[in-house]
Amino acid sequence: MPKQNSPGRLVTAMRATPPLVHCITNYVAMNIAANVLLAAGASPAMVHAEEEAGEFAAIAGALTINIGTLSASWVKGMHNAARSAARNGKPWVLDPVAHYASGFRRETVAGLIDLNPTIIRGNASEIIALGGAESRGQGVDSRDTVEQAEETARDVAIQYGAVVAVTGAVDFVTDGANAVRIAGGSPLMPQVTALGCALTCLVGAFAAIAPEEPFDATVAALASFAVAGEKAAALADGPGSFSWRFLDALAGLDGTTLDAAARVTPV
Ligand SMILES: Nc1ncnc2c1ncn2[C@@H]1O[C@H](COP(=O)(O)OP(=O)(O)OP(=O)(O)O)[C@@H](O)[C@H]1O
Ligand SMILES: Cc1ncsc1CCO
Ligand SMILES: [Mg+2]
Repeated sequence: MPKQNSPGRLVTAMRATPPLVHCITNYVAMNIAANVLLAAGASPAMVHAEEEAGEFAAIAGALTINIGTLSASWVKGMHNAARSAARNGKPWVLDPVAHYASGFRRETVAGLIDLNPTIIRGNASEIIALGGAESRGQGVDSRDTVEQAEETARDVAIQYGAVVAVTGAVDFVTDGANAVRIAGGSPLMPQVTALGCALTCLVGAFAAIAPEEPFDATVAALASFAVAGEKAAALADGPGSFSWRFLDALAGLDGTTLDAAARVTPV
């Protein structure tokens, strides 16, 4: 029997009942994110138009919003979708890509945070900047360590009543009261564009499986990436072969394997 809070039980549940995940993500990420969800056993749908995003969020198991490639019309779609998710009791995940890089991004993230994301997932520079401090992020790439972002992550979790996940060499997840670190993955992961964006969509898939357990859902997604990333890196020659090996490793992951291989440590 898996432990009550084992990440593997959520992997098993996802493969038994594939959730529909509404992803508003960027042009760079759409393909890899959809393939990541299919590999994990979920049904992705990339739907951003303001005319339909609200309606679609109501029928999905969870919503994810990523501000990577923004426009005014997309922001309206994001607001319609987040409001609809809240109205319909669906969890939603925010990925504040490079929100420190322009006024448009800063305003957009401020507006979305007011709509109460269930989970916020970002790299270290993005989470440090969410706390109001100066980050060293360069465009969409982090230039800070996860360790430097941990205290801010706790503050942000408490301030916004959300689970906060900071990703990097060793990931950190907190809801303000509890926290874990997740080891694994590979330095090849930030060499493949939009893997973080794809992870945000996978967090949404697990949140659809366990809407009452956003902390455990987030840990299950990050642990899946850590274990699949480590496995793919063992045979990869570089970012190109890592990318397809990673999809294969994710597709081959089952609950038992994840529970045996995941390195999740309470902090
Ligand atoms: N140095 C590293 N070693 C191991 N795993 C890593 C490393 N850097 C990132 N990862 C893993 O890569 C995945 C994506 O996290 P990352 O922090 O790179 O996201 P991101 O910066 O938002 O990416 P992107 O914006 O390109 O989508 C996570 O699973 C994370 O654990
Ligand atoms: C490269 C890039 N530019 C905008 S979004 C994105 C994907 C990684 O965040
Ligand atoms: Mg990112």
